[in-house]
Amino acid sequence: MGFKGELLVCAILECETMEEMLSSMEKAKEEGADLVELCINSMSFSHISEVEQLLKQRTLPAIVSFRTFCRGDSKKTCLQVLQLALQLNVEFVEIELEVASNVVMTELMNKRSNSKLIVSSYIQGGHLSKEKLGNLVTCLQCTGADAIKLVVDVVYITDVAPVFHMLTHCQIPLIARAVGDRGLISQLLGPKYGAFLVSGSLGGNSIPGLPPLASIKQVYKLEYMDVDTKVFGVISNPVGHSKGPLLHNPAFRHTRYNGIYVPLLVDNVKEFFRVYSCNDFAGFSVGIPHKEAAVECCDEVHLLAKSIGAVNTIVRRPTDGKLVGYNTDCEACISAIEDALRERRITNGQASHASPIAGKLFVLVGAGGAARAMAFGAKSRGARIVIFNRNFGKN
Ligand SMILES: O=C1C[C@@](O)(C(=O)O)C[C@@H](O)[C@@H]1O
Repeated sequence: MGFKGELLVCAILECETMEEMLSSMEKAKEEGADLVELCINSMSFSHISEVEQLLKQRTLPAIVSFRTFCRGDSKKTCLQVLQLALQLNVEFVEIELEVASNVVMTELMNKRSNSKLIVSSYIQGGHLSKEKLGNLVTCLQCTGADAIKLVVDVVYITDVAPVFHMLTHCQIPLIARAVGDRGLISQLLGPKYGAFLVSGSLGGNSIPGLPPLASIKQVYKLEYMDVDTKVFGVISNPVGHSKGPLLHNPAFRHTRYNGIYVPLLVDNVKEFFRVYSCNDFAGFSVGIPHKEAAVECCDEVHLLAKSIGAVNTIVRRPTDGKLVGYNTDCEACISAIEDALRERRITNGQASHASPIAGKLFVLVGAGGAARAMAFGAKSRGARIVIFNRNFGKN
């Protein structure tokens, strides 16, 4: 198992017992993982022989990792585990940068046979500049590792951009992961920037920032992604509820369009568009609570959206990169209500071409961007409108 060719999908396994590790490995296999990361630091074992048994019984290629900060007994046990993994020729052995400089480990690294060595660094604390990350990557590369790994704790989705930059520019294979919900795109878009491996979580075992294995394989089909893949997504907060990825990704494939549609957990829309400004970020749906703020981010706004004061769709015009905002909520919602009323023959006694909403009392619960679109549409059809909202100010 190497670094070239097909994208590798890795299931991260953090289990307490050997039995759980082995059964999770089987599940990972069923869900389509190519390999597993066995986080040995998550296990409680009384003797190293238990780890030996696990490694010998593995049914998928593995990365053996042991994070020292997680455990008090750490450094000594860590060295024991990693030495063992190297002796047993486990496919990949991951060593933290601080441990890699340990004399014993350096000797072992030099004597390694079939295992590939990954030297890793875990970085806490949000925004990291390209320069800082670049220096760290240089340190990691200097260890003589076969591959390096960066796990970065991000605060905002915009903090993932330097990670993409590293993926593009790193000279040896790089595994990169941004931790937390706002880091999810590091895995979903990683292959566009050259990632050879993406990580996922097992079904029913969600880890923030990791896509479920099943969605990597069935929804996003990351194995088809390349440098030309256009990025689309739903900008929202929260975003996990959106059905957008389930709808758009199959449609892209059906029409043989090289695109991906991802959830974008955004805190500040303006900042998002400032950072992800290249033409490859081609189009966006806009959800709660950003529909009104997003108007200000557009270079041009369609007349209807301007009148409503909210956009739910933004297209980046390929010819000049300008952002053009639209509102499809208004017509979509109003015409769906009209269709339903007509189907049930609920009319207002007027001519059949008149809207069945005309003259009716239209009750809106909420006064956000989507509600604005519906109020506008209902009013334009001649309805009377009542708005219920938590505060009066927005009505
Ligand atoms: O309101 C919605 C739903 C949505 O935000 C979503 O969550 O997928 C996408 C928007 O375009 C649409 O207007």
